[in-house]
Amino acid sequence: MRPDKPRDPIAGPDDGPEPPFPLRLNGKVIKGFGRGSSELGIPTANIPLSGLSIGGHEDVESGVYFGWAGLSPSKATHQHPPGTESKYKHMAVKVYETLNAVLFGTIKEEEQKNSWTKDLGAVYPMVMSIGWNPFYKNTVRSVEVHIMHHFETDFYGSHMNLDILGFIRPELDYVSKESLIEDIKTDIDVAGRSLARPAYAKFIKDPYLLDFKDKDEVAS
Ligand SMILES: Cc1cc2nc3c(=O)[nH]c(=O)nc-3n(C[C@H](O)[C@H](O)[C@H](O)COP(=O)(O)O)c2cc1C
Ligand SMILES: Nc1ncnc2c1ncn2[C@@H]1O[C@H](COP(=O)(O)OP(=O)(O)O)[C@@H](O)[C@H]1O
Ligand SMILES: [Mg+2]
Repeated sequence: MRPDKPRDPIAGPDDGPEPPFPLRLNGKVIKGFGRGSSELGIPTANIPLSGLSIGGHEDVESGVYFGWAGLSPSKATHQHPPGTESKYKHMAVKVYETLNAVLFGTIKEEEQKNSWTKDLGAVYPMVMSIGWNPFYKNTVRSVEVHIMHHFETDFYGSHMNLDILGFIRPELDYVSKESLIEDIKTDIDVAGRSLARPAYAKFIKDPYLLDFKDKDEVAS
């Protein structure tokens, strides 16, 4: 159960990710148990557990992590660029203000929009869970990514590349669904603040995130 004390507002050292981070992981978005959107109101894009073994990360600790997600062009390019029309707008605006300063300098808004979406896919802030979902007592371990952006459609079959930059907390059981939801919302806030720091924001430019070559699962 959740310890009865306030949560840390930010995760990881300010001067950047410490080993084993950044941790790279990728895979095709597959179906889960269908609970994320319908029961929790927080969709999670699930990828196969084999994503962990491909990266040699089978032993990665279960828990909640934050970082950046690159989504293959199939559906991602049809969406608004990050920071617009998002229900996380307050958080996204904060993240992207910092990113503008760090990455784009004086670049104009229109140029920036193109640089996000082009034919390349797009990169988004994310918070994710790796583990057994103790609240639901799953018998399989899952890897699930909540992208901090509002999408009009789902994107099953897209390929997702992840740069995991830090650990937020262990997975917990909860007394109610509401308390699980509340903690995930706090995770989203913690992830936004954590990623807005320059030493974490700069990973948005990691070419790995938009490298979908040889990913035969990429949806057309
Ligand atoms: C940021 C984040 C934190 C989570 N933390 C927990 C947790 O502490 N305990 C738990 O049982 N499930 C946790 N979950 C997993 C949810 O229970 C899971 O996303 C939900 O069951 C949806 O599963 P589905 O994709 O199979 O539909 C977390 C999910 C996210 C995105
Ligand atoms: N912001 C988002 N983050 C993650 N997935 C999203 C988001 N918006 C829409 N989706 C879609 O919703 C699906 C996840 O919903 P969810 O209810 O968790 O179902 P499942 O159990 O099949 O994973 C993802 O696979 C993706 O296609
Ligand atoms: Mg899911």
